[in-house]
Amino acid sequence: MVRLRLATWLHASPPPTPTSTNPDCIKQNLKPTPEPPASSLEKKHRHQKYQAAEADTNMGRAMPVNKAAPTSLPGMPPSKIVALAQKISTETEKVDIYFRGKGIQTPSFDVDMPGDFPKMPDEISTSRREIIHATRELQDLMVGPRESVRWMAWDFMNTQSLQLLNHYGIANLVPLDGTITIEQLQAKTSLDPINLTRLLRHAMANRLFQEPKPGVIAHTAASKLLAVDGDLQAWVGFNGEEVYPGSAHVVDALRQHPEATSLHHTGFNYAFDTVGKEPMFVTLGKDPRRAQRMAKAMASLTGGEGYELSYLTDGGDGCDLSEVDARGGTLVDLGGSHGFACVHLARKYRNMKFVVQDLPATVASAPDPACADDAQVSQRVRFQAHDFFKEQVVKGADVYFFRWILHNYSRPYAVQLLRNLIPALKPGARIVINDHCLREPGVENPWDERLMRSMDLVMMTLLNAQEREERDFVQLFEQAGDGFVFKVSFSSPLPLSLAPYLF
Ligand SMILES: C[S@@+](CC[C@H](N)C(=O)[O-])C[C@H]1O[C@@H](n2cnc3c(N)ncnc32)[C@H](O)[C@@H]1O
Repeated sequence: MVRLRLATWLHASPPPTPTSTNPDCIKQNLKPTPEPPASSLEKKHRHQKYQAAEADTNMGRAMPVNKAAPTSLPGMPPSKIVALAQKISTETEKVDIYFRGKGIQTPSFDVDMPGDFPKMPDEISTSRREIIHATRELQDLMVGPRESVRWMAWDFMNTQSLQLLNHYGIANLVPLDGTITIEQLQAKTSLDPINLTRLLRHAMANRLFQEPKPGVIAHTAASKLLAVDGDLQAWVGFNGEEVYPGSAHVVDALRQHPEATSLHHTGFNYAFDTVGKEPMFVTLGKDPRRAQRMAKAMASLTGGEGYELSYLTDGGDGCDLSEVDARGGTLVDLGGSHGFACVHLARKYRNMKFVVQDLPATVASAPDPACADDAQVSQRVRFQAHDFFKEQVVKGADVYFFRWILHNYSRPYAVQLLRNLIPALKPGARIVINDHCLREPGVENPWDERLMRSMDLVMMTLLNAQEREERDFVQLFEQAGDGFVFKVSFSSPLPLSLAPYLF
């Protein structure tokens, strides 16, 4: 049997002591220094100390800082990596002081910790983001270019262990406030013990589940969420079982259809054998279990930070509908699902009327009344089955609203959606688009940038669709017809905001 050994500087075994015969030393071009003889007990102790320090970092506890260590050479500004480390330290202290002042527990993945950060004042949220960005950058710099690329190619393994554990419902089989042995756990699933163990141990590297004693499994705060949050389960299921297979087939789709505009020739179509037959929405719509999972996954996404409906009403002057409200005008929400956006708007605008249009099956399952706790709102929100690829049937409305719709379609389809409105438009009618809006590369903070660029690729995988920049939106309208006037675009000052566009 051959034992393979990975480069030790990337994982939690003791760092190599450079000696002239040590292969790690040769690989890393370290200058060998004579190694003092160490007893096996000393070596074991050194290893344990290293692991303890690693564990301290992992569990979010403070590690002792060597105060005496110089952070820059005299007369020279600190290097990039030291500047990042200093920023992390400064901003972390601000968050820590805030937490202590409020009596909030220091962040950790302990099973009893809440799944989300508490709502914090803007300046503390800013500190949190700074820490996230700086730690990521420092990590990247420390890992280095070659190793970054090497292991980026394995990112999908995180999806794999997550998807499989979620598929087999393992989180629900682990007690929420106790432990279970792997044998007991295995008896509850059809996974064999070896596969169950290797999946769990991979997931543990991502802080999902923990093994307090060998062979004994318990939850972390993250794995517990997979047991108690149905929408998060659906999010993992949808991404693991619909997007992930589709993603593996994008190369087939692009090789056969490099123009990448058709809803029937996507990675998803290749993965699920529906090439040239039907778009993803139709495939999922035929299977209530998959359709419901996608709906719940979307609820999980849009329930997250930055996607709050409040941005629609409190996000700036651009989406102020007071004037429409004053004359009791009408808003049509195309692809409005179960009407939650209209209900939110109707709570603020008490005179407007709302028409929520969607496919018949969605309309049939919409809540009735639309708003359980406000009859005045329910009276003004009505549902209507309407295919937005057909001519608009509500003529002369004041506002036509697309929320999370245009990004589902490549340019030919998106232009068609706008053209279908033209016969219904009265002078002065507004079209409001609420979608991601990509900015120039590097303008967005790194967290948002990665999310939005990933969302862009998800849209490509499933629907040959895309996220757009402001000029892309403008071009859609230019192609759809004359007479559209671009009025204003705005985004919320907070991250992850959706940017409504008003035409
Ligand atoms: C991504 S969801 C957006 C839902 C909602 N606007 C929101 O803000 O969450 C897309 C919606 O478009 C609907 N849809 C898909 N094809 C449609 C069509 N041809 N006509 C009308 N609605 C459609 C779907 O049923 C779904 O509710």
